[in-house]
Amino acid sequence: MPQLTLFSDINSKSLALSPKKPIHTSSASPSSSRKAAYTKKGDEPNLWELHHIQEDMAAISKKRHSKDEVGTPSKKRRSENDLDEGKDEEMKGPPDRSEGHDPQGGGVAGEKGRKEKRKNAYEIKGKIATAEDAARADEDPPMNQLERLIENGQKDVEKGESIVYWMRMEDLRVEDNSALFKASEKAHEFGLPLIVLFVLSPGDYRIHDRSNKKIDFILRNLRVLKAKFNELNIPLHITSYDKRLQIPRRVIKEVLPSLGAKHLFANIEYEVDELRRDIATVKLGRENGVDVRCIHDRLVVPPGKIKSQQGKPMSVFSPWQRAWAKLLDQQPHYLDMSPFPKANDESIKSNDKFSKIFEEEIPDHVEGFECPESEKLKEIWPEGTDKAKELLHRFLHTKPRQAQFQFTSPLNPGAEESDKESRVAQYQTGRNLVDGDNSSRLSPYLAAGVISARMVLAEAKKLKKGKLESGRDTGVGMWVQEVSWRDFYNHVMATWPRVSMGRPFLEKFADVQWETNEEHLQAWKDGKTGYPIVDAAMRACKARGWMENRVRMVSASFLVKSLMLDWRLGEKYFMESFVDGDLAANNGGWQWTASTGTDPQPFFRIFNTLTQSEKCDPTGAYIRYWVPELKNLKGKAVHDPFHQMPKSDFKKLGYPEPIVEHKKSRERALFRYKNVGEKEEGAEEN
Ligand SMILES: Cc1cc2nc3c(=O)[nH]c(=O)nc-3n(C[C@H](O)[C@H](O)[C@H](O)COP(=O)(O)OP(=O)(O)OC[C@H]3O[C@@H](n4cnc5c(N)ncnc54)[C@H](O)[C@@H]3O)c2cc1C
Repeated sequence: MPQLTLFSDINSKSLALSPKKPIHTSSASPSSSRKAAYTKKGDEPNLWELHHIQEDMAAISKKRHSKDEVGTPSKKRRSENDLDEGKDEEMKGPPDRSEGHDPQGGGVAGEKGRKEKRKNAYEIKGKIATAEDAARADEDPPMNQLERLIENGQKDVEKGESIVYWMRMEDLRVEDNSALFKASEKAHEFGLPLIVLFVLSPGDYRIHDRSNKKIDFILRNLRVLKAKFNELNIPLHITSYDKRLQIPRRVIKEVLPSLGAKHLFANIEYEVDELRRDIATVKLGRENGVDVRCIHDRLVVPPGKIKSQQGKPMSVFSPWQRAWAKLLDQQPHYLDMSPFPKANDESIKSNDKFSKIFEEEIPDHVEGFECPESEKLKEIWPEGTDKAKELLHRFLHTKPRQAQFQFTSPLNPGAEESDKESRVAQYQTGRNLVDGDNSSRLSPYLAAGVISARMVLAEAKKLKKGKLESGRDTGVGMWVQEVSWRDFYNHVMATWPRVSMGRPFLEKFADVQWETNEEHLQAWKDGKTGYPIVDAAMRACKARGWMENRVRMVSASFLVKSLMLDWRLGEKYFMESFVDGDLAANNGGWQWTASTGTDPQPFFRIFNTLTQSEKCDPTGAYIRYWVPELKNLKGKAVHDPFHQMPKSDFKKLGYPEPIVEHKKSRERALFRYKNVGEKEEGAEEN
């Protein structure tokens, strides 16, 4: 199969991808690198520099045009877009994460001068916005800006020659896909062909820490989609732009003209950068006579719909979840699914302009994201909506089995049908056990939109005679509640964009003093901490790109509260590793663990790693599988070999001693959270 670099736009020149650039370090302060980002030609600024630029551009633009942000295209808005033109000029040249990523070096990061001494903060440098920028984004979230912008749509747009649906990496399905259906309706109304566009962007994947496993999963799903669309005579056009900031311009000014399209439909993604991309796309569309429709689809209830009685956004899960369930009860239309898109007329396959798109192939890999384990991963994460539906069926209608570790297919034969004793029926207890096959394993599919949350809830409803149960009393209710966490964290991200800007939700914890022990960070990543449950989870993560929820919490808590390492290092590593990497859920999970998020639970409730281990892996099967050094141990020793075995026997295992002591590290965490900005007496300065 061809490599990605062979792909080009119809009627436009081929756009080769550049490989990952060599990595450098820099000790520039955020403000100096920010200035550099304005002036440096040839480098793409890193994530937060971009936010600064975009926000500063917006501020400049606001000053110039204090009103009429959204009105009909005018000279004013044209000049706003002129700024975009200038910005793109700045972005020419290969991408460079030089200040953002150096796995070996001693790059520095910091919100304030003294933090520049941190050693391992190199990994997240450039990803932490200033408190001021985060506050500014929270004041008028990009989600609200986009909604204001698209309120009235674009009038008097030419019909064009085709209608385009821009598929994103979060909506990889044909069924129940709002933007796809609306695009199909428009195509039918106008008697035009529908084209599906997918834009690959390695530059975007690098900046957003996408894992090679996730990109591989996306490509595998695109292959299935290509075949499905072909059956509907709908061509799937894949194109690739390394420079993510140029994507709106390329789509509006190059791809759409090459397809003769004046109407573009897309589902909204709620991350800050993606919302800003869509804002730019809508604005450019208006400048260029293109009607861009951005549609809520990803969640069951779109962000912002659920408010407190005082009309304020809610940040605590339990009351929010009750309101979510009530809303669905009262307004079940939120659960309605979009109809299947209509097929194009067969004549498209002989149309000069569009027929060749059918011949395009999906690339094997994206450069820089090669995935040597692809074949094995295919076993555990089979691609396509049909497979996701089978997984869902298994979860809802078959009994739990012994854990399906590593590369065993979750769909292999042998699952016994039973509604009464199904995995979902036993989910209340099962969800916390990692030594069995208990949860749905649907997260990669939900994260990439291979199946929609509405589709899974529709099946859950069938189990309860059409009623959506949601609450802690039954397995199904509990599971529906878990699915609602997905909505919740997206709602949090869209309402308080600070969380996707590297800032804590609770700003008061911004200055908690972190350790900078690089060996500890590496030991955690490698699964060599001497805490078997953490090591098992981290090794599973490396192999499968996935962990059960309980061990995500345990290993995350260990990094933050036991090793006292910055939660953002863990957040980044999980994103780089997971096949289901999802900013909202991942950030939500990390901030929950770090006590910096929306959770009202106080910081002093700290997981005891060993107790957690005994509870979530009572048989020890999980640890014995993933930590083969311990495969012959029984009883408590498998959870805590160092303390439960004679020292001489322990030494023979070839397994590391615990790298921290629980009691001491707990005290350290309590001190640092209680006294933000300070370190306990005798602690080393960073
Ligand atoms: C530190 C940390 C990081 C996480 N990172 C991610 C991530 O990158 N991507 C991701 O999809 N989930 C993430 N989660 C949430 C959760 O762990 C996974 O969704 C779940 O383990 C996936 O397994 P499953 O599909 O079998 O889930 P099930 O238990 O079967 O739940 C069904 C679905 O509900 C959703 N869901 C369940 N729990 C949560 C939750 N706490 N937050 C948001 N959605 C939830 C998921 O879409 C999941 O597939 C993270 C949790 C923590 C604590």
